[in-house]
Amino acid sequence: MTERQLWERYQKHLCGVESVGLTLDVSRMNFTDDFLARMRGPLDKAFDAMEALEKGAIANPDEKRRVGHYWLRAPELAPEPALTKDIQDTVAAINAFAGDVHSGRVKPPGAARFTRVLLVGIGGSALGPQLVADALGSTADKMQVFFLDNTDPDGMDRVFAQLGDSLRETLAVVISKSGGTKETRNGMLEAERAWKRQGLDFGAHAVAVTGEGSELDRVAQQGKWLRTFPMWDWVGGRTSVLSAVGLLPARLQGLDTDGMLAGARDMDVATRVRDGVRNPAALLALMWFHAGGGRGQKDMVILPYKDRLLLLSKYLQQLVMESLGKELDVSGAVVNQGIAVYGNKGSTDQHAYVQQLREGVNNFFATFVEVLKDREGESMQVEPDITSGDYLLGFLLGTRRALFEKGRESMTITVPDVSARTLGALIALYERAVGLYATLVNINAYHQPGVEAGKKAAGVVLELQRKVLARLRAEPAKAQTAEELARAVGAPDEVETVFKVLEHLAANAPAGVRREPGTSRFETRFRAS
Ligand SMILES: O=P(O)(O)OC[C@H]1O[C@](O)(CO)[C@@H](O)[C@@H]1O
Repeated sequence: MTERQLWERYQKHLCGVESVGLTLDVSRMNFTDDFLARMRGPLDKAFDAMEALEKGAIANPDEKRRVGHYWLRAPELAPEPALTKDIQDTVAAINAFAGDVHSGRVKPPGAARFTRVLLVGIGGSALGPQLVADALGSTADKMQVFFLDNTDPDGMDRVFAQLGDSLRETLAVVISKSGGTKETRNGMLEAERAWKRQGLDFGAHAVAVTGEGSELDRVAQQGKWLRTFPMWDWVGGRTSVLSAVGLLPARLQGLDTDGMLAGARDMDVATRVRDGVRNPAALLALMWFHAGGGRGQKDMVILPYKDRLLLLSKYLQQLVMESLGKELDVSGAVVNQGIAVYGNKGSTDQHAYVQQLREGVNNFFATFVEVLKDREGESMQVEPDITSGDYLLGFLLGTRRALFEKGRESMTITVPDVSARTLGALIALYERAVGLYATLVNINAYHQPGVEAGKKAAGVVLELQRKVLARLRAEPAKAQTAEELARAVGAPDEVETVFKVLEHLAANAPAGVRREPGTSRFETRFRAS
């Protein structure tokens, strides 16, 4: 295609959402008009399913749950007045609580006010808040937010080191919808110990965001925590950033949570339009279907040319892959669906993997995110009439062209800035696109059975560890190999896991396990020390 022909294609297919100033350019995706025509029927079905979902249908059949994240920014759409009230009351409670924290009306026992937040959560209970905090944060924020989002002791120590002796003015926000996620439970216990070590009462410095009656809810009640905020079963973890999960930490940080809700609300209006080319979420879903043949045959590379959107790909990895990466479709057929997501930011990534994108295996489609506003205030000229921001755009367009010349497809989302409204709109755009695409490929986007398998397997490993430790302590003078110990605990076939557990225990002195070299690595003997 000539540049002139591409300009025509660009104009023909550019999809815009005036209310948030967003456009979606799919001109570098090599779909045909015939494809759009062929998809009209399946897309209508997706629109029907989405309308039923928003009206309160059981759209998550495997867990027999409604799917209500759209109601979070349009409470009047909730199917019952009580839900509308719950949503509105929770937003009001969040805003009031954050105001009380900022004013010092809610304060820690040992300081004039809370100045920091330590968020403890994982997956959707951390990724959304992390994206929001990073994208919208600035030195002007009312509170600094830190995250424990993994059960990595060293990772926690790094955060505690950053917090230092400011725990007395730090508010812990523990987030877990289920209230039982072990990584979050571990982070909470480690945080509690850190506060106790400084002679501080953890409960007087803690709030919870969790499901009513959950284990975490019980812990918060028993520990007389400051507050709990609700998570409802009709909001999935990966679509919870506009519930208390994301709104509470963002409001405490001092961010424009109303703007996020408004941007999402406006995008939702645009993505209800039953038109595959004028509805940006429908167009995205169609492009994903086209690129990967409805089978996820091409990876989704997320390339925002904006530092503030660095975490967008991490956020979308969960939203897209935990929603679409499913073994079975809704009929029970094995489909092994999904779309892999990766990327960081441009132009940085041009110096990392864009080489492969241009010349290597053509197993992807790129999504550029272009932000028109370069910065607050003036830019210097790095060359006559050229600024750093001009270079950023130049590299985006240059990379887009370099890929297209080699038959590599891309889309470009253009937004005016990285504001709360824009971020809310982007989040809503992808939530809707995932939901529409899921119907196109006939899967339930709203459960995550595969994660349970990993959690169960982890439980087996820890149970083995308990048995092995008991055995070693029962015979402290005896040094035994992994084989011997696996047999002794009645799990001879689990010898590899026993070996891995022993290696880890021996590497961490406090566990009280010592290794004695054997004739080979696998003949190493272990004993209680
Ligand atoms: O908020 P919870 O219940 O601790 O779950 C954390 C995350 O774990 C998952 O349940 C599984 O990965 C996610 O869907 C969720 O966001």
